[in-house]
Amino acid sequence: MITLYGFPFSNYHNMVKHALMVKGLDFDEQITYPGSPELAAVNPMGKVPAMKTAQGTTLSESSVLLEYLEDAYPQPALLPRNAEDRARVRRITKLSELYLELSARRLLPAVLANADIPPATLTEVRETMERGVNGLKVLAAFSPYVAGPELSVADIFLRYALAIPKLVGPTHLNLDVLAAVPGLAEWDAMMADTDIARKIDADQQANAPEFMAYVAKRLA
Ligand SMILES: N[C@@H](CCC(=O)N[C@@H](CS)C(=O)NCC(=O)O)C(=O)O
Repeated sequence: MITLYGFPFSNYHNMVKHALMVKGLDFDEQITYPGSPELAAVNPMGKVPAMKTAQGTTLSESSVLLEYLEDAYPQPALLPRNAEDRARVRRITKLSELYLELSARRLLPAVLANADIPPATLTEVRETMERGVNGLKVLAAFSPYVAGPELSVADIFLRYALAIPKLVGPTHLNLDVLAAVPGLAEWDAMMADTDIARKIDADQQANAPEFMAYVAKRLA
């Protein structure tokens, strides 16, 4: 059986968990936090998520895990069949990670610690996120899914990539990503309205106290 290592408050963990659930795969969710020996044993980078495949291979990096799941368990498909459409999906996935998730994430340590953020950092992060917003405005189809009529890995990735932009955008950057991209808020509500998303969101809420205690310990 596949083992997924991570914790349900993590947006990256949840991307992979969501794909596992869409594909109907049995998996063992091992709750592990960065800094633990259990995680270090399966991911030398010490980040979540990590995975041990049913064959015993250990893997890390969410995008790698998502690609692995598609390769190993192609049905139900989360990538289209032809190369052009697959590349369009991957382009939106990459945009979501580089311009929205990773840029907003730069603010997270200061936001969690309630610390001041240098104005130059805020400007840099906002400018990068604006590129992502502009990219989504052009590339997202929302018909009804982000890359077209079928649910794809781009939908799953974007749903969880938006977590930190939603958190820090309005409060620190005067940037409401959901409002800035026509159709994004409706797509986001549609994505939340599935049994899988509800289960993942419920697990995330249930994990919040333990995650906050972990953060408090790390900051102490
Ligand atoms: N590039 C990694 C990012 C994963 C990531 O940032 N995970 C966070 C939790 S959401 C983490 O483990 N942070 C701990 C750390 O940076 O030490 C991936 O795609 O899996």
